[in-house]
Amino acid sequence: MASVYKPDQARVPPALPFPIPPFKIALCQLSVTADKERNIAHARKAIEEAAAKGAELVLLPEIWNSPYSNDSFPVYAEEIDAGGDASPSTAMLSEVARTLQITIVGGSIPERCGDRLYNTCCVFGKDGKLKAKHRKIHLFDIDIPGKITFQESKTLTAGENPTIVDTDVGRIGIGICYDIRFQELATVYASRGAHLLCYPGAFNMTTGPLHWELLQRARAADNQLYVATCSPARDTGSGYTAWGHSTLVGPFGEVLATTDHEEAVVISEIDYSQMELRRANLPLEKQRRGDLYQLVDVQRLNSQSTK
Ligand SMILES: O=C(O)CCC(=O)C(=O)O
Repeated sequence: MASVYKPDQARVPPALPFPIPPFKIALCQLSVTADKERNIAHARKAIEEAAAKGAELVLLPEIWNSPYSNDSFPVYAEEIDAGGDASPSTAMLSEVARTLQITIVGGSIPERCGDRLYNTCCVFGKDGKLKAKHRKIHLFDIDIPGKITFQESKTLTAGENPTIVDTDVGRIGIGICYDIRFQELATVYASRGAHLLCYPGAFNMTTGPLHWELLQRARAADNQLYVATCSPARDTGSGYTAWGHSTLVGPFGEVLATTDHEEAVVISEIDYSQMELRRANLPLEKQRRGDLYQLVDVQRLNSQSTK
């Protein structure tokens, strides 16, 4: 008989899976050019700089190996699953994670799989192994006349799975840019025990000033966890002008570190005991009215009903 899904049980705040001492995170806000080889070498240098400054977790921007455009995605796309020469960008990330013994949330790159393209984030552990792959779930299709129009769905296919991964630096939920607008995804990650949400992103000059920080702080305050974002640096000469402002937000909704739009390696500390403190100060989980509204984690529901 199919088991009964009980969303409220899923929302009991989970214990940390293992004690994780405070550690440093680096947000590498990279300049991105049309030269893929240069972009890969440049990202490697920034990761090395971050590790030299003590970072144990490095986050890269959305689409850091290619210009952000529908014309470029098919040209720069790599077959991540084939590895090696088929994916020089992820081969570099794997090698540098292993050599420097750090966890890397590798921003995103255009991925080719069969005849489809995805906007994909790869997470590498300290051993250099690929721990998770997130394909952007919500494609960036917007039209604000006279301001910004973009249709990722012209070239890209949406991913089908939320991605949450246990690493040496905590349980991390992954979203890519537009994914941050969908609070249910963040709440599902929180219900599964995430400590940190990482969103590589490239907001723009219209939505960036109003929404970028607002959305990060909302996701962090609602779910009482850490949120980290990483953008490309701004290049006003390129077809897509990124907002920049890579940021780390704490579990009280507070901005812990940020930058403006230039290239930067932002270093800050994450201390998960702050999450426990904030959850004790404001016990939202215990106060939630499951009798009036409930979160449904569809993936978990489906996996329970096939047991
Ligand atoms: O949501 C936005 O305003 C920007 C999203 C975006 O740039 C993206 O998903 O690539």
